[in-house]
Order: sequence, then C-alpha cells, then structure tokens
Amino acid sequence: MHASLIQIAVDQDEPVKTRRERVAELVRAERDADLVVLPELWTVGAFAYESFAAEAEPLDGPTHEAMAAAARDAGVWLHAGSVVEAAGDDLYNTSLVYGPDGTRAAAYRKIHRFGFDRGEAVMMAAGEELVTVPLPGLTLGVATCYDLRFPELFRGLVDAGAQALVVPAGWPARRRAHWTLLAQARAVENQAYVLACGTAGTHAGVEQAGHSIVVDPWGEVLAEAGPDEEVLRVELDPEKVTATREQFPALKDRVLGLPRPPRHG
Ligand SMILES: O=C(O)CCC(=O)C(=O)O
Repeated sequence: MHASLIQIAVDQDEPVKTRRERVAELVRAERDADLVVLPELWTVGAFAYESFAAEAEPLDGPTHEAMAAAARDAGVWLHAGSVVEAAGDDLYNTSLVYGPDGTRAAAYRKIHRFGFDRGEAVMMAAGEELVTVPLPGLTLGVATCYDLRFPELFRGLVDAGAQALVVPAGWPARRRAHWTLLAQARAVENQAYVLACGTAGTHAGVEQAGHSIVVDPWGEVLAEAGPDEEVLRVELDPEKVTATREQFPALKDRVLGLPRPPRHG
C-alpha cells in the first residue's frame, strides 16, 4: 500500500480559500497513492484561535466539498486532516476521512483538546468516540495532535483493530523532540504503523515543527520530512504488523485492569 503524507505550509498571508484549492490539487497529484494524509486544521491554522469561529464549517462544508472531490478525482483514500466543525452551538476539531469514490468514510472529533485554560481547550467541545477506518487490507486508527500524548487512547484503537495510527497535527517547533519521540513510542508499544502528518510555516506567531514522520511497527523511521512543505511517500505492508505482533507478542502480555491498590507493609 502506497501512502503519501502532505505536510502543508500554513501561513496566514495565504487566504483559506486559496489554500483549500491548492491542497486539493496537491491531493490530486498523489493519484498513484492508495492513501493520502493531510495535517490538523490546515485550513485555518491550529493556533489561529481568533479565526476559529469565522472559519468554522458544518461537516458538509467547503472543505468537505473540496476534499471529497479531490479523493474521488485521485481515486485515493484520503485522511483530509481536520476542520473546525460547527455543530449547533459547539465547535469541534474534527478529522474527515474519504473513500476513493469521494464518500465520507469517517469523522473523528478530537478527544484531548490542547491549550490548558485557553485556545482550543476552552473554545472547542471534546469528542467522546474512538474511530477506526477499515481500508482494504489495513485498518486505520485516527487521533489528532495532542492526542499523541495519551497512550491509552491508542491502546483503545489497537483493541478496536487498528494496524496503522494516523495522527494529523499542527505541532509547534518548540516541542519537536516530543513529537518525534512520541510517534516512535506509539508505534513500538502498539506494534503498529504511525503516520504523523504535521504542518510547516508559521501562523499566529507559532512556528510549526514540520518533520512529519512515518514509523513502522518495529519502531524504525521509514521517512521523515524537513521543516518546509513537502510530500512524504512510503510503502506500508500490513503483513509487517502481523509478523511483528507474532514474533514479539508483547501485546499479549498486557495486564488489564491496572492500577491495583498498592500493598503496604
Ligand atoms: O502537545 C503538544 O505539544 C502540541 C499539541 C498541539 O499543538 C495541538 O494539539 O494542537
């Protein structure tokens, strides 16, 4: 299976509409891929909080229209990164996945909101459901950016059958080392591919890490981007997940139900 991660440069001097059209063309150019992955909130910018409300869109909004058409034209599975979803009075950071015929196969509302007492954490509502997407031969588990710090979410995805963990992000350059380390850790501990697709450029004064990365189920880095806009192309082999889990069956040694109460004395 051929996968392409498109690390988009998000700069606020490029209007959202222009970027949307530009990204749709970048997706169409990946017609030789089976799966294409885009980053988190590449339309508005993950840190452009002041634009969230203005750029919020319903699930069937302009990004959906553009990405459904791009997936269909290219004939690829498309993880289109995330949008600011407007749902009633709430906003969500919602990832969208399309099949090669352009139908929306899944929507995932980010569970762990970033910002502590500001930004996304106070402006957006939290998702509550894990989402997996069965592609022919490979089941994806989806998570978004800050979710990468929460291993229990990924275990939930693996328990639901995920073999490749797809993580669109808008990760800041300041914590790039965490990004790389956590992507590898999630791959090793879950014996799964990790496809982590970030943004480049600077928006809202926050320099982005870039350095999108693909890690195999043994923890080997298959490809890593630089800091600028770039397309990473990799080959994924579902058999590698099966073989890793059979040859080094650590997932079978899990002790469920921890923590137990400590014993004193
Ligand atoms: O966890 C981090 O360091 C970055 C998370 C983030 O930027 C996000 O979730 O938007």
